Amino acid sequence: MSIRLHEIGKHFGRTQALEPIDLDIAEGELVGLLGPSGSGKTTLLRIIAGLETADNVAGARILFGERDVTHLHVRDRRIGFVFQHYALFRHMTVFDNVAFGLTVMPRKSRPSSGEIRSRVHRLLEMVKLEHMAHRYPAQLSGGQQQRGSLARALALRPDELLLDEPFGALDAKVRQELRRWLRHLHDELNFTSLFVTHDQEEALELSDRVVVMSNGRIEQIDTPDELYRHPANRFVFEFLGDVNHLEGTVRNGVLTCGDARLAVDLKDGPEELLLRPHELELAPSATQHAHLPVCVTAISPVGAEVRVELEADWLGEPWLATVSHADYERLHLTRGTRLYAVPRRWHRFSDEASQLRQPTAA
Ligand SMILES: Nc1ncnc2c1ncn2[C@@H]1O[C@H](COP(=O)(O)OP(=O)(O)OP(=O)(O)O)[C@@H](O)[C@H]1O
Repeated sequence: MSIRLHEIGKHFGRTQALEPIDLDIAEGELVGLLGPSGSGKTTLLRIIAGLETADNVAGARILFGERDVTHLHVRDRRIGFVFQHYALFRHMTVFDNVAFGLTVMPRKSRPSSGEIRSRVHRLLEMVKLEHMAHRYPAQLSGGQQQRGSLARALALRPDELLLDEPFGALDAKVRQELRRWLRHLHDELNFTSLFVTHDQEEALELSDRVVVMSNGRIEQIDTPDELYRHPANRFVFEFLGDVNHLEGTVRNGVLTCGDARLAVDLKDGPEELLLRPHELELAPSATQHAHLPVCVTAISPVGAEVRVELEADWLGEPWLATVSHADYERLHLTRGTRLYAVPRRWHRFSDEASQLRQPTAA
């Protein structure tokens, strides 16, 4: 079922938590709500769930498919949700937790106890907890508890699944596993899912589309690829990954900052350029267009790439470069190595318009 929001806003007293927003989520889509703390993600999710009411303005509408649910109680919206505050009931076994929603259904729509049992077993199989059906939540790991919460949410066969920081409290490796598992489950069962996260990597890896929010506003809605390649503004660019800043003054096509120089095809005046860590090369000497002397202050060789922290007198904050293991060895990088940063490209945001530039020769 699709989810459509029209003019949904929210005030808490005088605080505007959400500016009126429109949002269309297609049937079967997996959409991530991404933004810093306080940007309004949870408020939006709670309004869709029916746990919070939107500002009562004439045009405010929430539609699930063709069904107008704007004024429906949470119970009647028929959605599944996994919220941190709705963890598994501690005094019930995993089986009873998953069965709970079915056992409290009104008698005329409630499945028979045999049907409930087989449905719960199927769900537990799906979330790989079939051998733990008789355990209590306290006897499960955090990841197993989250899978149990998901099974409970899915028991009522919702068309929409809402998840608020579903993997928030788990360690990095378990998060990774659960992410992949949720993606597969979503594709297999084909419900429409909306999840809240403040973790960029999680949003980009898991979502068909990501809604980037800040200050109660939607900054951009796009596929992960489009967001990364074509950020709508500086906020989105900075929020989606590590960024190095180069501030200086341009004169005659050269940006100068202390003893650093970079050839740029920009007008004279003050400028700030933004550079991603993987867009920086490290070289033993300066080039014709870039003279950016730096000193290595920290190295982290864990993972597919080597993260190198760089400092210089002309830098207000350290830079981060990511280089291949081959380059790391070729350049004999250690703390204290002095060398040059050579940007492959840089970005610049002016008048809220996105610009991507390749460096120019001087
Ligand atoms: N019940 C409430 N009463 C008053 N203000 C609230 C209430 N709930 C949220 N807010 C405010 O609304 C704004 C948005 O909060 P919300 O919880 O939606 O943000 P969030 O993006 O989910 O943040 P986080 O990632 O920290 O959970 C914040 O400024 C918050 O302080």
